[in-house]
Amino acid sequence: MSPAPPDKAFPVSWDQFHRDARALAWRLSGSGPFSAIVCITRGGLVPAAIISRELGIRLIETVCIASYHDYTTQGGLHVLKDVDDALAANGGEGILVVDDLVDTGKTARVVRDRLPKAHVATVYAKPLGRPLVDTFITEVSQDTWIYFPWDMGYTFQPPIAQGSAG
Ligand SMILES: O=P(O)(O)OC[C@H]1O[C@H](OP(=O)(O)OP(=O)(O)O)[C@H](O)[C@@H]1O
Ligand SMILES: Nc1nc2[nH]cnc2c(=O)[nH]1
Ligand SMILES: [Mg+2]
Repeated sequence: MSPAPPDKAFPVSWDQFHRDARALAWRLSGSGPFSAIVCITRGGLVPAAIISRELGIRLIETVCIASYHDYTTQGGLHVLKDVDDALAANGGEGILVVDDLVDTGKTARVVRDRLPKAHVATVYAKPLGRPLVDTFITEVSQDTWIYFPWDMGYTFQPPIAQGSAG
């Protein structure tokens, strides 16, 4: 049986995610310039598209990492596809690494080891992973699970008075 998911839920709508990713782009516009984005799939694909548009960065590379299975359970980290060697030259200087969030920091650590001079940015951060990112927008507590719009659908909500969970 999977362990219980974190206590608190932080659901994010498409509108809110777009606003937060754009705010991240604003903040990043004071750093750089960046020659390319390396996005950590899959979660980094959406913020990378928004940041790419805002900052005019058209060279996008992926590093494909999977670690969470059954949603809230982290297993071993699998690098399914590494960064192109040419982009990793010079330790990734001038490269912007983008992901949706940092939680324990294990995913970001793998990419930092590969690109030690890159600038790492996430939209959301939890305390354990925060030291691994250079720029983020919103911090949530470690016992919060962030629900992204691409993982959700519209469902009926029972009234609070009938005991719906927050
Ligand atoms: O800081 P950590 O504890 O390592 O967790 C953060 C990572 O977990 C999620 O990815 P996941 O492995 O679930 O894959 P996905 O992006 O394909 O959904 C998220 O998108 C981050 O990449
Ligand atoms: N969607 C989602 N994926 C994660 N991976 C690690 N932490 C989280 C989280 O809070 N939400
Ligand atoms: Mg991910």
